[in-house]
Amino acid sequence: MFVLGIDSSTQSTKVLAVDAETGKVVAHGKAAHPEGTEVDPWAWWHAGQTAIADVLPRVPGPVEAVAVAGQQHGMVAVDGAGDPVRDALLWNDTRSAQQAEALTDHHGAATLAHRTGAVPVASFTLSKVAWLAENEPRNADRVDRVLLPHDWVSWQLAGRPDRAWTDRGDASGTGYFSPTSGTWLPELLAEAMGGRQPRLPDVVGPAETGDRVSGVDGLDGARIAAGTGDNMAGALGLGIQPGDVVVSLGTSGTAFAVTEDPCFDETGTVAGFCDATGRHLPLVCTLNAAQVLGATAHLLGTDLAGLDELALQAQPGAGGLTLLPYLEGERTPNLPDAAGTLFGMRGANMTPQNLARAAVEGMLCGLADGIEALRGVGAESRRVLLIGGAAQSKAVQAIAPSLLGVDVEVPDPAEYVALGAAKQAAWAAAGTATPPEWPLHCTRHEATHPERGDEIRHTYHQARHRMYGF
Ligand SMILES: Nc1ncnc2c1ncn2[C@@H]1O[C@H](COP(=O)(O)OP(=O)(O)O)[C@@H](O)[C@H]1O
Ligand SMILES: O=C(CO)[C@@H](O)[C@H](O)COP(=O)(O)O
Repeated sequence: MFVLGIDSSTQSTKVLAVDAETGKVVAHGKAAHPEGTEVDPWAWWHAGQTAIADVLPRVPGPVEAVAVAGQQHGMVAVDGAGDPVRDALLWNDTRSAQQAEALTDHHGAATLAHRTGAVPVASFTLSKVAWLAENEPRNADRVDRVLLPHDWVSWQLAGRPDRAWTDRGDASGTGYFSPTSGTWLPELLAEAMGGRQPRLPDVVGPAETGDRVSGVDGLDGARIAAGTGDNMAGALGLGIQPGDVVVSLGTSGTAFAVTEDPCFDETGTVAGFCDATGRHLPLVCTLNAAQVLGATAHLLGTDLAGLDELALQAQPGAGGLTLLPYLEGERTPNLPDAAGTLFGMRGANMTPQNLARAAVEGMLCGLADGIEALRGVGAESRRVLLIGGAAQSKAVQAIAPSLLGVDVEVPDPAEYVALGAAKQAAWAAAGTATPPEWPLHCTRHEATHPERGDEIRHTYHQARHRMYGF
């Protein structure tokens, strides 16, 4: 039996065709998304259609089921005819920072953390709908339903029936869902939207089928599973268990773990999301990960391999250069209007090698803080797994263990979010109590000098304190 896993992430759609018995990938395809933090949702559907059409002819048998994982939080507001009322605002669009702050002031951080699992920041759908109501009331009046990016793509696969659906993992990133009861909090959505009450998708269970594919050549009739957020799918693809922490370095940097019980962090550092198996997924997210490396390579007139080479020629600590890498503003710490800052420049240390290393170290410092915050809510890190595009960086693989202070496992290169979606599709088709178990092979990188990592993090914290006072 073959299944498709779709990852509709920030930069692209990736599609994997997988043998459901063995977990072996038999074909893969990819199509790019437009740049920017405001995107026409149709672009994701067109990228999905392109990647699916590319993959299907190479699948050696019929596809029984498909699932979509998507970038979390994005606001896809659609009208009664099923068309977006405006471009979607993505998770990394910071214009709704003021609305997030106002919602937190109004309800109280502790109340929201316990009610919704998280203290909202600009990324959350709740802040974005509040921005829409305040700034574009005519568009807000036209909203019939609010979907997330993965719900939107699943809904297109089904031919846009009256019923749309989502799962508790992605729903838990909206800011109007209770991770404890597993139900929507429509009153929070209505209040944020000035009394308007859009329809919400049904929340289907981890192994349930949302609908069947309709109107896609070669795929019609296949089951469409619940789908989920990309981080939840990454966790499922890797099959992580309590004690494992995943660090994902894509457009976002995330650190997350699975727990049996919900987590609440009144400081807002850790978001208490749900996972894709019926458990919970405390998560810390930064806005600045792989693209910090891309931007630094560009500045140095090299490519990503060249950046790796340079960074590995420098000593730990980058000769005293420290980068606060908040190039796109930042979410954790919550500094939506921040820019990047380079500290410690001296005539002697201003070398391409040190700058390259400072970029890698600065990016990883945010994730090291994330792992520590996860420990603070009870999610231990006995093993750290590194995934996402920038996990393939040789410099990241070499520097991460000591900087994070723990041995790091790098799974063999694969699209683990799309693989998690494929696993969810296989689970829905099999109807078993637990998801299928597929083999995972990792390479271990040891933390040889964790004390050097502590020093680098200390310098990073000092730089942040000088700049932002905390
Ligand atoms: N070897 C590498 N070193 C550093 N960055 C890389 C490498 N390979 C890919 N990337 C970066 O990874 C990012 C894509 O990662 P991905 O996890 O697919 O992102 P997303 O899921 O956010 O779309 C791109 O910014 C790309 O430049
Ligand atoms: O907002 C979050 C997590 O809360 C991000 O992790 C998005 O889910 C986007 O992920 P990538 O496209 O970077 O994988």
